[in-house]
Amino acid sequence: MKVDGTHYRSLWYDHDEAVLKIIDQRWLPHKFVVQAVPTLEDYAAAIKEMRVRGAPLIGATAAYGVAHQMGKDASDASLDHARDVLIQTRPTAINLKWALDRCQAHLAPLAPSDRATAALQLAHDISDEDVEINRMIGVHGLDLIRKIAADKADGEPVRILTHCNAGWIATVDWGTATSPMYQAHDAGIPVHIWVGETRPRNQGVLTAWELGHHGVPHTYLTDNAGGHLMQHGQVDMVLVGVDRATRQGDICNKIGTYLKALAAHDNDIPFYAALPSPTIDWTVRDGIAEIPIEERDHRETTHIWGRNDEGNVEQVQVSPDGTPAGNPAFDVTPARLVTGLITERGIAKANEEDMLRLFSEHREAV
Ligand SMILES: CSC[C@H]1O[C@H](OP(=O)(O)O)[C@H](O)[C@@H]1O
Repeated sequence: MKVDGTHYRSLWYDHDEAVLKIIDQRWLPHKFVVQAVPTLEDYAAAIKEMRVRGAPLIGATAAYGVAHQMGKDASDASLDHARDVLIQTRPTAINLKWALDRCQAHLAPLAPSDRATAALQLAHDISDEDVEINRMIGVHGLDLIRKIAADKADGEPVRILTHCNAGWIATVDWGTATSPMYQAHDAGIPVHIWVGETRPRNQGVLTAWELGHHGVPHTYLTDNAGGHLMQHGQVDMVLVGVDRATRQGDICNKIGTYLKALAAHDNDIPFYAALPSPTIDWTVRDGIAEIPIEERDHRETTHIWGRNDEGNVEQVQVSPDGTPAGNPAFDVTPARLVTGLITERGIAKANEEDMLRLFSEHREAV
Protein backbone atom coordinates (compact mmCIF):
# COMPACT_ATOMS: atom_id res chain seq x y z
CA MET A 1 0.00 0.00 0.00
CA LYS A 2 1.06 3.62 0.08
CA VAL A 3 3.44 5.46 2.38
CA ASP A 4 3.34 9.23 1.85
CA GLY A 5 1.78 8.59 -1.56
CA THR A 6 4.41 6.08 -2.72
CA HIS A 7 3.39 2.46 -3.24
CA TYR A 8 5.39 -0.16 -1.35
CA ARG A 9 5.24 -3.86 -0.75
CA SER A 10 6.51 -4.99 2.64
CA LEU A 11 9.44 -6.69 0.92
CA TRP A 12 10.88 -6.73 -2.59
CA TYR A 13 13.82 -8.26 -4.42
CA ASP A 14 16.38 -5.70 -5.60
CA HIS A 15 17.56 -7.22 -8.88
CA ASP A 16 20.37 -4.69 -9.30
CA GLU A 17 21.88 -5.55 -5.93
CA ALA A 18 20.65 -9.18 -6.05
CA VAL A 19 19.37 -8.92 -2.50
CA LEU A 20 16.04 -8.88 -0.68
CA LYS A 21 14.93 -5.52 0.75
CA ILE A 22 12.55 -5.30 3.72
CA ILE A 23 10.85 -2.57 5.68
CA ASP A 24 12.22 -3.03 9.21
CA GLN A 25 8.93 -2.75 11.12
CA ARG A 26 10.60 -2.38 14.51
CA TRP A 27 11.13 1.34 13.80
CA LEU A 28 7.60 2.15 12.62
CA PRO A 29 5.77 4.45 12.97
CA HIS A 30 8.56 6.81 13.90
CA LYS A 31 11.14 5.81 11.29
CA PHE A 32 10.75 4.25 7.86
CA VAL A 33 13.81 2.00 7.60
CA VAL A 34 14.53 -0.14 4.54
CA GLN A 35 17.28 -2.70 4.91
CA ALA A 36 18.90 -5.43 2.84
CA VAL A 37 18.98 -9.06 3.97
CA PRO A 38 22.48 -10.25 2.92
CA THR A 39 22.90 -13.64 4.64
CA LEU A 40 20.80 -16.65 5.73
CA GLU A 41 21.49 -15.69 9.33
CA ASP A 42 20.12 -12.23 8.58
CA TYR A 43 16.96 -13.83 7.18
CA ALA A 44 16.55 -15.79 10.41
CA ALA A 45 17.20 -12.70 12.53
CA ALA A 46 14.74 -10.63 10.47
CA ILE A 47 11.97 -13.13 11.25
CA LYS A 48 12.95 -13.86 14.87
CA GLU A 49 13.42 -10.17 15.79
CA MET A 50 10.20 -9.24 13.96
CA ARG A 51 11.90 -6.87 11.55
CA VAL A 52 9.42 -8.61 9.25
CA ARG A 53 6.33 -10.03 10.93
CA GLY A 54 2.86 -11.28 10.15
CA ALA A 55 2.12 -14.87 9.19
CA PRO A 56 2.05 -14.45 5.38
CA LEU A 57 5.09 -12.15 5.33
CA ILE A 58 7.12 -14.58 7.43
CA GLY A 59 6.42 -17.27 4.83
CA ALA A 60 7.40 -15.06 1.90
CA THR A 61 10.59 -13.98 3.68
CA ALA A 62 11.54 -17.61 4.34
CA ALA A 63 11.08 -18.45 0.66
CA TYR A 64 13.54 -15.69 -0.25
CA GLY A 65 15.88 -17.05 2.43
CA VAL A 66 15.87 -20.44 0.75
CA ALA A 67 16.49 -18.77 -2.60
CA HIS A 68 19.44 -16.88 -1.14
CA GLN A 69 20.94 -20.11 0.18
CA MET A 70 20.44 -21.90 -3.15
CA GLY A 71 22.37 -19.08 -4.78
CA LYS A 72 25.29 -19.80 -2.49
CA ASP A 73 25.17 -23.60 -2.38
CA ALA A 74 22.44 -25.61 -4.12
CA SER A 75 23.32 -28.99 -2.59
CA ASP A 76 20.79 -31.18 -0.77
CA ALA A 77 22.61 -30.49 2.50
CA SER A 78 22.39 -26.75 1.90
CA LEU A 79 18.66 -26.97 1.14
CA ASP A 80 18.18 -28.85 4.41
CA HIS A 81 20.35 -26.33 6.25
CA ALA A 82 18.26 -23.41 5.02
CA ARG A 83 15.10 -25.11 6.26
CA ASP A 84 16.65 -25.97 9.62
CA VAL A 85 17.81 -22.39 10.22
CA LEU A 86 14.54 -20.77 9.16
CA ILE A 87 11.97 -23.20 10.63
CA GLN A 88 13.19 -22.60 14.17
CA THR A 89 12.73 -18.83 14.10
CA ARG A 90 9.04 -18.69 15.12
CA PRO A 91 6.78 -21.70 15.90
CA THR A 92 3.17 -20.49 15.72
CA ALA A 93 2.35 -19.04 12.29
CA ILE A 94 1.94 -22.05 10.00
CA ASN A 95 2.87 -19.98 6.94
CA LEU A 96 6.57 -20.39 7.75
CA LYS A 97 6.37 -24.19 7.57
CA TRP A 98 3.97 -23.97 4.61
CA ALA A 99 6.48 -21.88 2.62
CA LEU A 100 9.46 -24.06 3.56
CA ASP A 101 7.53 -27.24 2.70
CA ARG A 102 6.63 -25.71 -0.67
CA CYS A 103 10.26 -24.79 -1.31
CA GLN A 104 11.39 -28.30 -0.39
CA ALA A 105 8.80 -29.98 -2.62
CA HIS A 106 9.63 -27.74 -5.55
CA LEU A 107 13.43 -27.75 -5.28
CA ALA A 108 14.42 -31.21 -4.02
CA PRO A 109 13.53 -32.96 -7.27
CA LEU A 110 15.55 -30.47 -9.34
CA ALA A 111 19.15 -30.77 -10.37
CA PRO A 112 21.23 -28.55 -8.06
CA SER A 113 22.26 -26.48 -11.06
CA ASP A 114 18.61 -25.50 -11.59
CA ARG A 115 17.71 -24.73 -7.98
CA ALA A 116 18.90 -21.12 -7.55
CA THR A 117 16.83 -19.78 -10.43
CA ALA A 118 13.82 -21.94 -9.54
CA ALA A 119 13.99 -20.95 -5.86
CA LEU A 120 14.04 -17.23 -6.62
CA GLN A 121 11.14 -17.58 -9.03
CA LEU A 122 9.20 -19.53 -6.40
CA ALA A 123 9.78 -16.78 -3.85
CA HIS A 124 8.52 -14.22 -6.37
CA ASP A 125 5.48 -16.44 -7.07
CA ILE A 126 4.67 -16.87 -3.36
CA SER A 127 4.84 -13.10 -2.91
CA ASP A 128 2.70 -12.33 -5.94
CA GLU A 129 0.18 -14.99 -4.93
CA ASP A 130 -0.05 -13.45 -1.45
CA VAL A 131 -0.92 -10.06 -2.94
CA GLU A 132 -3.74 -11.55 -5.05
CA ILE A 133 -5.02 -13.77 -2.24
CA ASN A 134 -5.24 -10.78 0.09
CA ARG A 135 -6.93 -8.68 -2.57
CA MET A 136 -9.58 -11.40 -2.89
CA ILE A 137 -10.00 -11.55 0.90
CA GLY A 138 -10.80 -7.86 0.59
CA VAL A 139 -13.34 -8.50 -2.16
CA HIS A 140 -15.24 -11.03 -0.05
CA GLY A 141 -14.89 -8.95 3.11
CA LEU A 142 -16.20 -5.90 1.25
CA ASP A 143 -19.45 -7.77 0.57
CA LEU A 144 -19.82 -8.32 4.30
CA ILE A 145 -19.16 -4.67 5.15
CA ARG A 146 -21.54 -3.54 2.40
CA LYS A 147 -24.34 -5.64 3.94
CA ILE A 148 -23.75 -4.07 7.36
CA ALA A 149 -23.64 -0.59 5.80
CA ALA A 150 -27.01 -1.19 4.11
CA ASP A 151 -28.69 -1.26 7.54
CA LYS A 152 -27.18 2.05 8.62
CA ALA A 153 -28.26 5.63 8.04
CA ASP A 154 -26.57 7.41 5.13
CA GLY A 155 -23.06 8.45 6.08
CA GLU A 156 -23.04 6.50 9.32
CA PRO A 157 -19.80 4.49 9.39
CA VAL A 158 -19.47 0.74 9.78
CA ARG A 159 -17.51 0.45 13.02
CA ILE A 160 -14.95 -2.33 12.93
CA LEU A 161 -12.80 -3.33 15.89
CA THR A 162 -9.51 -5.00 15.06
CA HIS A 163 -6.61 -6.39 17.07
CA CYS A 164 -2.89 -6.35 16.39
CA ASN A 165 -1.77 -5.76 12.81
CA ALA A 166 -3.05 -7.98 10.06
CA GLY A 167 -2.32 -5.21 7.61
CA TRP A 168 -0.41 -4.77 4.40
CA ILE A 169 2.82 -4.50 6.42
CA ALA A 170 2.10 -7.97 7.86
CA THR A 171 1.75 -9.45 4.39
CA VAL A 172 3.32 -8.70 1.03
CA ASP A 173 0.47 -6.27 0.33
CA TRP A 174 -3.19 -5.43 1.12
CA GLY A 175 -3.15 -7.26 4.48
CA THR A 176 -5.77 -9.78 5.50
CA ALA A 177 -8.03 -8.08 8.07
CA THR A 178 -7.24 -4.66 6.58
CA SER A 179 -7.94 -5.59 2.95
CA PRO A 180 -11.76 -5.40 3.41
CA MET A 181 -11.27 -2.13 5.30
CA TYR A 182 -9.23 -0.57 2.47
CA GLN A 183 -11.60 -1.81 -0.20
CA ALA A 184 -14.69 -0.58 1.66
CA HIS A 185 -13.06 2.82 2.15
CA ASP A 186 -12.03 2.98 -1.49
CA ALA A 187 -15.60 2.00 -2.52
CA GLY A 188 -16.94 5.00 -0.60
CA ILE A 189 -18.48 3.00 2.25
CA PRO A 190 -17.90 4.96 5.47
CA VAL A 191 -15.92 2.89 7.98
CA HIS A 192 -14.35 3.67 11.34
CA ILE A 193 -11.72 1.32 12.70
CA TRP A 194 -11.19 0.85 16.42
CA VAL A 195 -7.52 -0.14 16.66
CA GLY A 196 -6.41 -2.02 19.76
CA GLU A 197 -2.82 -1.20 20.73
CA THR A 198 -2.00 -4.90 21.29
CA ARG A 199 0.49 -5.11 24.09
CA PRO A 200 3.32 -5.94 24.43
CA ARG A 201 4.72 -5.27 20.92
CA ASN A 202 1.91 -2.77 20.20
CA GLN A 203 1.35 -3.89 16.62
CA GLY A 204 -1.82 -1.79 16.75
CA VAL A 205 0.53 1.13 16.16
CA LEU A 206 1.31 -0.38 12.76
CA THR A 207 -2.39 -0.65 11.93
CA ALA A 208 -2.94 2.99 12.91
CA TRP A 209 0.09 3.98 10.82
CA GLU A 210 -1.22 2.08 7.78
CA LEU A 211 -4.78 3.38 8.07
CA GLY A 212 -3.53 6.92 8.52
CA HIS A 213 -1.50 6.76 5.31
CA HIS A 214 -4.56 5.44 3.45
CA GLY A 215 -6.92 8.01 4.94
CA VAL A 216 -9.12 5.47 6.72
CA PRO A 217 -10.78 6.97 9.83
CA HIS A 218 -9.66 5.18 12.98
CA THR A 219 -9.17 5.53 16.73
CA TYR A 220 -6.19 4.06 18.60
CA LEU A 221 -7.23 2.53 21.92
CA THR A 222 -5.97 0.39 24.75
CA ASP A 223 -6.72 -3.28 24.31
CA ASN A 224 -9.00 -3.20 27.34
CA ALA A 225 -11.32 -0.61 25.77
CA GLY A 226 -12.68 -3.10 23.26
CA GLY A 227 -15.20 -4.78 25.55
CA HIS A 228 -16.48 -1.43 26.80
CA LEU A 229 -17.09 -0.22 23.22
CA MET A 230 -18.98 -3.42 22.44
CA GLN A 231 -21.16 -3.08 25.56
CA HIS A 232 -22.07 0.46 24.50
CA GLY A 233 -23.13 -0.42 20.97
CA GLN A 234 -20.04 1.16 19.36
CA VAL A 235 -18.93 -1.90 17.38
CA ASP A 236 -20.65 -3.43 14.34
CA MET A 237 -18.13 -6.22 13.79
CA VAL A 238 -14.79 -7.50 15.01
CA LEU A 239 -12.30 -8.34 12.25
CA VAL A 240 -8.90 -9.85 13.02
CA GLY A 241 -6.10 -11.78 11.33
CA VAL A 242 -4.91 -15.33 11.93
CA ASP A 243 -1.56 -17.03 12.42
CA ARG A 244 -2.89 -20.56 12.20
CA ALA A 245 -6.41 -21.91 11.75
CA THR A 246 -7.41 -25.53 12.33
CA ARG A 247 -9.63 -27.66 10.15
CA GLN A 248 -12.46 -27.32 12.67
CA GLY A 249 -12.31 -23.51 12.56
CA ASP A 250 -10.32 -22.66 15.69
CA ILE A 251 -8.11 -19.63 15.08
CA CYS A 252 -4.76 -18.83 16.65
CA ASN A 253 -3.93 -15.14 16.60
CA LYS A 254 -2.14 -12.45 18.59
CA ILE A 255 -2.53 -12.69 22.36
CA GLY A 256 -5.73 -10.96 23.44
CA THR A 257 -7.80 -12.06 20.45
CA TYR A 258 -9.63 -14.66 22.54
CA LEU A 259 -10.68 -12.02 25.08
CA LYS A 260 -12.13 -9.86 22.30
CA ALA A 261 -13.96 -12.85 20.89
CA LEU A 262 -15.49 -13.51 24.32
CA ALA A 263 -16.63 -9.89 24.56
CA ALA A 264 -18.07 -10.03 21.04
CA HIS A 265 -19.95 -13.23 21.86
CA ASP A 266 -21.30 -11.72 25.07
CA ASN A 267 -22.58 -8.69 23.14
CA ASP A 268 -23.86 -10.63 20.11
CA ILE A 269 -21.41 -8.86 17.77
CA PRO A 270 -20.15 -10.75 14.67
CA PHE A 271 -16.52 -11.86 15.04
CA TYR A 272 -14.73 -12.53 11.74
CA ALA A 273 -11.21 -13.74 11.02
CA ALA A 274 -9.54 -12.96 7.69
CA LEU A 275 -6.97 -15.46 6.48
CA PRO A 276 -5.30 -16.74 3.33
CA SER A 277 -5.59 -20.50 2.81
CA PRO A 278 -1.87 -21.12 3.54
CA THR A 279 -2.75 -20.09 7.11
CA ILE A 280 -5.02 -23.12 7.52
CA ASP A 281 -3.24 -26.10 9.10
CA TRP A 282 -5.35 -28.99 7.84
CA THR A 283 -3.37 -31.45 10.00
CA VAL A 284 -4.73 -29.94 13.22
CA ARG A 285 -8.25 -29.93 14.66
CA ASP A 286 -8.00 -28.81 18.30
CA GLY A 287 -6.17 -25.49 18.28
CA ILE A 288 -5.99 -25.10 22.03
CA ALA A 289 -4.40 -28.52 22.49
CA GLU A 290 -2.23 -28.66 19.39
CA ILE A 291 -0.99 -25.23 18.27
CA PRO A 292 2.40 -24.27 19.77
CA ILE A 293 2.25 -20.82 21.38
CA GLU A 294 5.43 -18.80 21.03
CA GLU A 295 6.82 -17.50 24.33
CA ARG A 296 8.82 -14.43 23.41
CA ASP A 297 11.52 -12.53 25.30
CA HIS A 298 10.03 -11.24 28.57
CA ARG A 299 11.79 -7.92 28.00
CA GLU A 300 9.07 -7.22 25.43
CA THR A 301 6.63 -7.14 28.37
CA THR A 302 8.78 -5.33 30.92
CA HIS A 303 9.96 -2.64 28.47
CA ILE A 304 8.34 -0.54 25.76
CA TRP A 305 9.64 1.33 22.72
CA GLY A 306 8.70 4.90 21.83
CA ARG A 307 9.95 8.27 20.66
CA ASN A 308 11.15 10.68 23.32
CA ASP A 309 10.73 14.46 23.35
CA GLU A 310 14.06 14.84 21.56
CA GLY A 311 12.71 12.70 18.70
CA ASN A 312 14.87 9.69 19.49
CA VAL A 313 13.37 6.19 19.48
CA GLU A 314 14.29 4.38 22.67
CA GLN A 315 13.20 1.59 24.94
CA VAL A 316 12.24 2.22 28.56
CA GLN A 317 11.44 -0.11 31.44
CA VAL A 318 7.84 -0.08 32.66
CA SER A 319 7.93 -2.80 35.35
CA PRO A 320 9.81 -2.86 38.66
CA ASP A 321 13.40 -4.14 38.59
CA GLY A 322 13.46 -7.89 38.97
CA THR A 323 9.73 -8.44 38.49
CA PRO A 324 9.21 -11.87 36.88
CA ALA A 325 7.38 -11.50 33.53
CA GLY A 326 5.79 -13.72 30.91
CA ASN A 327 5.13 -13.17 27.21
CA PRO A 328 2.87 -15.71 25.43
CA ALA A 329 2.58 -14.15 21.98
CA PHE A 330 -0.63 -15.83 20.79
CA ASP A 331 -3.87 -17.38 21.98
CA VAL A 332 -6.50 -19.63 20.41
CA THR A 333 -10.11 -18.61 19.84
CA PRO A 334 -12.33 -21.71 19.60
CA ALA A 335 -14.54 -22.02 16.53
CA ARG A 336 -17.70 -21.58 18.62
CA LEU A 337 -16.75 -17.91 19.10
CA VAL A 338 -15.96 -17.29 15.41
CA THR A 339 -18.80 -16.08 13.16
CA GLY A 340 -16.93 -16.71 9.94
CA LEU A 341 -13.61 -17.05 8.15
CA ILE A 342 -12.98 -14.64 5.26
CA THR A 343 -10.72 -16.38 2.75
CA GLU A 344 -9.66 -15.74 -0.84
CA ARG A 345 -12.32 -18.23 -2.00
CA GLY A 346 -15.17 -16.75 0.03
CA ILE A 347 -16.55 -16.73 3.56
CA ALA A 348 -16.89 -20.00 5.45
CA LYS A 349 -18.56 -20.73 8.75
CA ALA A 350 -16.01 -21.77 11.36
CA ASN A 351 -16.58 -25.49 10.97
CA GLU A 352 -14.90 -28.28 9.04
CA GLU A 353 -17.77 -28.95 6.67
CA ASP A 354 -18.13 -25.36 5.50
CA MET A 355 -14.37 -24.87 5.26
CA LEU A 356 -14.21 -27.95 3.05
CA ARG A 357 -17.00 -26.45 0.90
CA LEU A 358 -14.43 -23.86 -0.14
CA PHE A 359 -11.33 -26.09 0.08
CA SER A 360 -12.60 -29.53 -0.94
CA GLU A 361 -9.10 -30.66 -1.91
CA HIS A 362 -8.41 -31.03 1.82
CA ARG A 363 -11.28 -33.42 2.44
CA GLU A 364 -9.61 -36.40 4.10
CA ALA A 365 -9.71 -39.69 2.28
CA VAL A 366 -12.21 -41.85 4.11
C1 LIG B 1 -1.77 -11.17 8.44
S1 LIG B 1 -0.78 -11.18 9.87
C2 LIG B 1 -1.52 -12.39 10.85
C3 LIG B 1 -1.09 -12.30 12.31
O1 LIG B 1 0.34 -12.28 12.48
C4 LIG B 1 0.68 -11.38 13.54
O2 LIG B 1 1.59 -11.95 14.45
P1 LIG B 1 3.06 -11.25 14.71
O3 LIG B 1 2.86 -9.76 14.75
O4 LIG B 1 3.52 -11.85 16.01
O5 LIG B 1 3.92 -11.70 13.54
C5 LIG B 1 -0.63 -11.09 14.23
O6 LIG B 1 -0.98 -12.13 15.13
C6 LIG B 1 -1.56 -11.06 13.03
O7 LIG B 1 -2.91 -11.10 13.34
